[in-house]
Amino acid sequence: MNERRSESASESRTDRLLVCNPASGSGDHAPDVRTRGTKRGFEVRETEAAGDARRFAREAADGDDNGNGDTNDISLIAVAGGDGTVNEVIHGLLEADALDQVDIAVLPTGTANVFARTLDIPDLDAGFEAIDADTSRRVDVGVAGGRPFLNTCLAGLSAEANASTPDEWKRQFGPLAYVLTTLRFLPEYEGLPLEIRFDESGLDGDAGSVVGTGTESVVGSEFGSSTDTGVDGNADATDAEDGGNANDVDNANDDGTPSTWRGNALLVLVGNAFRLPTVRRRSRDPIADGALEVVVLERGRDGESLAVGAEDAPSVFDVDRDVIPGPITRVEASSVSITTRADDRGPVNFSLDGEPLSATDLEVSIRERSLSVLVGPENPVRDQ
Ligand SMILES: Nc1ncnc2c1ncn2[C@@H]1O[C@H](COP(=O)(O)OP(=O)(O)OP(=O)(O)O)[C@@H](O)[C@H]1O
Repeated sequence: MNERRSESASESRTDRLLVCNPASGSGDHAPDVRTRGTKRGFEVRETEAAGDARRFAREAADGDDNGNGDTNDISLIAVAGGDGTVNEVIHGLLEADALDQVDIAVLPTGTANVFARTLDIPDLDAGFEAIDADTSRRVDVGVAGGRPFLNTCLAGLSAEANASTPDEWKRQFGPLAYVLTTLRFLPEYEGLPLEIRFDESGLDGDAGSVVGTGTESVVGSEFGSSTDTGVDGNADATDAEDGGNANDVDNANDDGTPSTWRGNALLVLVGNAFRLPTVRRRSRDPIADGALEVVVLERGRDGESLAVGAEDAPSVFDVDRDVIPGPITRVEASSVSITTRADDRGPVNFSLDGEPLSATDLEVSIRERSLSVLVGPENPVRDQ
């Protein structure tokens, strides 16, 4: 155990801050978090509204009590909250240009707690155990429009659903609340006319492979064919001008991977630490591989284009044909540009780890292994 971090509670500590969102998750954790945090020498600050966690982290990282901008005052920030609160804290650190100067500990008291699970920290006890064990590792930070994300940058159905999931539902149903909202939105969701450009440079050899186009299609095989995805290396942008009911993927790279996708997206998921499971390939270490995984789920097409290969397909989603998700495009990239193709150029709603962001053009990149986080022990107590 790190001696510096096992000092007694009675000692005054200025290098440990615990940011607690008392409203996250079930909303009943704050007293317990405060007691256990104080015992470990943390200064505990509770948020009162959105934006507070970001400000607390920025102020702590600025550490400017002595007026010289020195960021060494704080060495550890623990975050008691869900993915949104963790995101805010990272945002504050990014603003203070102190991403690589502070360790982050996650105390999962939110609803989904996706990032905590990725770190093998399933609950509050495990979070405090990780603090006591003091084992850290470096992870990638995604940056979208100058803002950070650890799990995902989403656009489309899930972004809309995330923003609209009532707190009451989160308290009542937990992570299922997001699924319920998504299902509620699905029937009337019309999709987003987008152009998405991928840059695969800088990735190692087996990255950048594509699933969901041509013969490699996952969903296409379920639907019998994916030959209508427009992947022919000569894709014509005008195909997608018909109301967004067709997509194109331009093959611009030597290895045949697309550099541009155009179409009407049901969902765009840019995954950093979070990756969809795959049967073909598993990322080396998604949390620190310097890569983003982009998954584009095309909105089901109506009329003749959906009919291609779909007639005999099993009804896996058991919903109206008009909203059956179409083919999936799946690419690993080092950076991504997402641009609206809507006539009015109105901004697109994105969701960064559940936090909303509106943008017409969004540049997404990754800062490899730029953040140090405390991780769960190899043999968590909960398993014994
Ligand atoms: N005191 C507060 N009262 C109400 N809302 C708050 C408060 N402090 C922070 N918030 C906001 O609460 C929102 C939700 O927080 P958070 O994402 O951490 O929890 P969650 O939604 O329950 O969990 P998850 O994102 O893991 O599903 C954030 O957008 C945050 O800005």
